[in-house]
Amino acid sequence: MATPRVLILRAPGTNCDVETAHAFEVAGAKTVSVHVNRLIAEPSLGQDCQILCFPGGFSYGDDVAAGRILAQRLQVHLQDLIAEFRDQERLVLGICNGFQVMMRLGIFFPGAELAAPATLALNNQARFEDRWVNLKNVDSNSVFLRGIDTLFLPMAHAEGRFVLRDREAANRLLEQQQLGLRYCTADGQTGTEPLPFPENPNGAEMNVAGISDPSGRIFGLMPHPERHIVASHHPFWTRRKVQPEKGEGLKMFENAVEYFA
Ligand SMILES: NC(=O)CC[C@H](N)C(=O)O
Repeated sequence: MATPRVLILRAPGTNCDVETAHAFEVAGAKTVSVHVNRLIAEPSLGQDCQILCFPGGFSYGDDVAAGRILAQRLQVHLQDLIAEFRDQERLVLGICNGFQVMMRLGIFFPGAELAAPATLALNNQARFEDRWVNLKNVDSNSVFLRGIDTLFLPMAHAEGRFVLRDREAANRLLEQQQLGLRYCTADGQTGTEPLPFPENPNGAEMNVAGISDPSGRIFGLMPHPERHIVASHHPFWTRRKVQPEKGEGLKMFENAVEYFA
């Protein structure tokens, strides 16, 4: 099996890069963690990587809007490298702040950069929310969600409310299976109407927690799969009679590695 190399892109304020690299390594990938300034000076550092990952955190202090400044820097200085990952058979993953960066980049909606069909806004309750959530795969085209039905992961963000431009945008994204990861109840129920808090922790439209591009190779989500890699990451692990072999988030990273098998 070919071992993929993952480029973990750091910026000032990133704080989930080490855990995310660890998750990829446990799944069998090789990782290289690079600061955005270094990548701008030497874009070729990304060329022998098959996976690009934007980890979570508070890049540039969430100034202007979460993810905005890093996305702007990437747009100005690293457009060609991003396009290589987007257009070739490579994978891109964004977690939380990384998802926000990708959303600002417009990478999920090719051809619609000037009128994005969706965005991420301030949580309904207008504050940072930190809790475990249930998630359901609803017809997703995402490579990262292959074989996954439900997930139990922590979320921790202030700007994660998924908002759609209009009904037409929603229909198009649904048709292309781009709105695949949804907040759900503990027994796996979800739907198009937002679930009440705390099942839907931020008021996201259609309960959307993660989306992909039309190809399914590019995926971003607000919850943190890298924080549930081993069974003892589960908040109730001491009370469970049988310990599962792995944490629920690991499968997403394993899927990425298997894609290159
Ligand atoms: N955990 C994170 O990546 C946080 C994302 C971002 N800083 C927010 O609060 O919305």
